[in-house]
Amino acid sequence: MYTVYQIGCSADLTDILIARLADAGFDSFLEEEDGLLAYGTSDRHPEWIRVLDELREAYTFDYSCEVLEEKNWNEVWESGFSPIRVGDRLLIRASFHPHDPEVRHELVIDPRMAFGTGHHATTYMMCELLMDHYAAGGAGESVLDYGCGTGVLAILAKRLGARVVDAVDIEAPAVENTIENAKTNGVELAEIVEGTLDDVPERQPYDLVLANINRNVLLETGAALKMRLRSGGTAFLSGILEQDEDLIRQHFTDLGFELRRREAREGWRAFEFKR
Ligand SMILES: C[S@@+](CC[C@H](N)C(=O)[O-])C[C@H]1O[C@@H](n2cnc3c(N)ncnc32)[C@H](O)[C@@H]1O
Repeated sequence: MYTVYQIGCSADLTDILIARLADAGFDSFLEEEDGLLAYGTSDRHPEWIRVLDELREAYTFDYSCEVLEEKNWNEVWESGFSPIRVGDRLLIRASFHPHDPEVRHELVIDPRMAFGTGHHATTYMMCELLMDHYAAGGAGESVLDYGCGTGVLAILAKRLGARVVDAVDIEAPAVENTIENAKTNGVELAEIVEGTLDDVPERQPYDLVLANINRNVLLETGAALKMRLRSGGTAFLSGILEQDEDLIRQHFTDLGFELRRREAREGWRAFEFKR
């Protein structure tokens, strides 16, 4: 069972609230004209209320909630999910959308309860960075998708030429969904791990780490992420709000990373760092 929290807020608040509520563990979001819907499992309802009430001390919004049968979930996302083009090279669509023969890369992602369809600015920028990286002949034999959600980035990396791709997510529904989406797209991921970075089996350091997570996880695990990346390897980071940009940039620079590229979209940021 899920509880859906209908949040009425101004458009400039939605990204901030999504970031803060995602940090707190809410499962998914749908943006609406006059605010957003936030979904959290009903067994944590008192916690969600506490989080929302704390946020209301800092931001102006109102909310109401209703319990949603888990079986209704698919109807919710199917009604809100249209195919998305990332530049002119990539189309991300669900299995119930028609195939587009015109586009160079097509991914089929049925997101269920996981994050990552390309609609969100962070996923969009990560896809662009990935495509540019491989198009420019960047090293990307071995890849880790850290915070894989639907697995969209792991699947895209594999499609673009990566040989070994591992994926990890702390949420069980994301891991299940990554397995499902990899199968749908006919790609084989090496390890799909439920847990944190510490749970990813040690192997040769990766050429490329993709981390579209959030500010706190990036700050807490930046040093560990560095250990998983080979010297000269590339890290793409996102899940970073515009107001956290300097903090993240400074943190990774202090860890010895070199900033190579910065992307901005709809109040969100993505970075390419070289180790
Ligand atoms: C913003 S979504 C990104 C999903 C997908 N990679 C994309 O680019 O659209 C972040 C994902 O990170 C996961 N996550 C959050 N904290 C994590 C942690 N400490 N370790 C692993 N995964 C984590 C969340 O469950 C969520 O699926």
